[in-house]
Amino acid sequence: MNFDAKGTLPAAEFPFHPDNSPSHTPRGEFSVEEAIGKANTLIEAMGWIRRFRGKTTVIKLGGSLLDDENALMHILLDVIFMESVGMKPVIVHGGGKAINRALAESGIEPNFVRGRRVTDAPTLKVVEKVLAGELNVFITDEIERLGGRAMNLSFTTTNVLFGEKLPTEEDEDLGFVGHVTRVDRSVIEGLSYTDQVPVIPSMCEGEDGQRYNVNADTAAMAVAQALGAEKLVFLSDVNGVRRDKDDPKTIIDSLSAEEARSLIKEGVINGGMIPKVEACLETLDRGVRKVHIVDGAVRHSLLLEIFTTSGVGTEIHA
Ligand SMILES: Nc1ncnc2c1ncn2[C@@H]1O[C@H](COP(=O)(O)OP(=O)(O)O)[C@@H](O)[C@H]1O
Ligand SMILES: CC(=O)N[C@@H](CCC(=O)OP(=O)(O)O)C(=O)O
Repeated sequence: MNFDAKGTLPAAEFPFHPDNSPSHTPRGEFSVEEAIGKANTLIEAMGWIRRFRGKTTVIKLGGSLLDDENALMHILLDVIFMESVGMKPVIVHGGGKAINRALAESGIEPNFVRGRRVTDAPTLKVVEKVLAGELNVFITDEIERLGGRAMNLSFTTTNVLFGEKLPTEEDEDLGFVGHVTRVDRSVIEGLSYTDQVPVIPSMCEGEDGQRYNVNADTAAMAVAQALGAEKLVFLSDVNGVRRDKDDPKTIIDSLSAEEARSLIKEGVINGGMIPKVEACLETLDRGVRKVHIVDGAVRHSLLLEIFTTSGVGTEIHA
């Protein structure tokens, strides 16, 4: 693969054909040491691959990341790699920033309460167009363009998330904001027989057909719980939970559930980080083994998360 200085992969290049691999160079034109180094890396990865082969990892793609084409491409290459070696990646995505832009075009002011968007009927229309329509198809097409296989699971194809209006305090009405109460496991799991990565937008449908806007972190949590996932990884635009949200150096590597709760109370964790951390806490309560918040803009952060002992970003534990 020929990445340029910015790490961009030319679109015309099909990455997984062996002819495009540097190791395909005729004998005498490549360094044997370099090739041995690469073979060693593959052998090192074998233990990790065996450990996670056949196991599900739910990957939540945040809207900030979806805005960064280059970072997204590298993440999707990692996802394709995972699927190729027998792991079962499942993508759940948000798209908060794209929704904000689309709302601005329609002259609608975004309004959030503790990290969740207040969603009236016109807002819901825009949310559905952006999440279940444009972004869901875009991510699926990108995976296919990069040589992988994927299936978009939304209202226009097969919806797999069912739910109801999110219960809130009496004085607080978020409108058409929902939470997931049932996940159609069989459709998601069935895709692994055709080597397709499921791509799921953060919306759900009620029993009466009403559609709801679901915070993507909580949607990913519901999917991870329903599938009994080994791992849930939140890919965001920050390197993890920070003591000072504007200073990357203050990242907290490991956070207990109790500490996380008090950081929310103190206001150290705020905005979009609240639903993320709340989703982590609830996920741990329901038996998913590991939850990580990771910077999706760091090249291969997803693979680093899986193939290193300490992982990257912030790990939240019980
Ligand atoms: N303590 C904190 N550490 C890191 N980020 C924080 C913290 N508190 C609030 N944030 C904010 O949370 C944001 C991530 O949430 P969000 O914007 O919803 O991301 P995504 O679109 O990936 O879900 C960060 O960009 C940051 O501004
Ligand atoms: C209810 C609610 O807040 N829904 C979110 C859904 C998208 C999302 O969560 O996107 P990110 O992952 O980019 O934050 C919203 O409307 O923005």
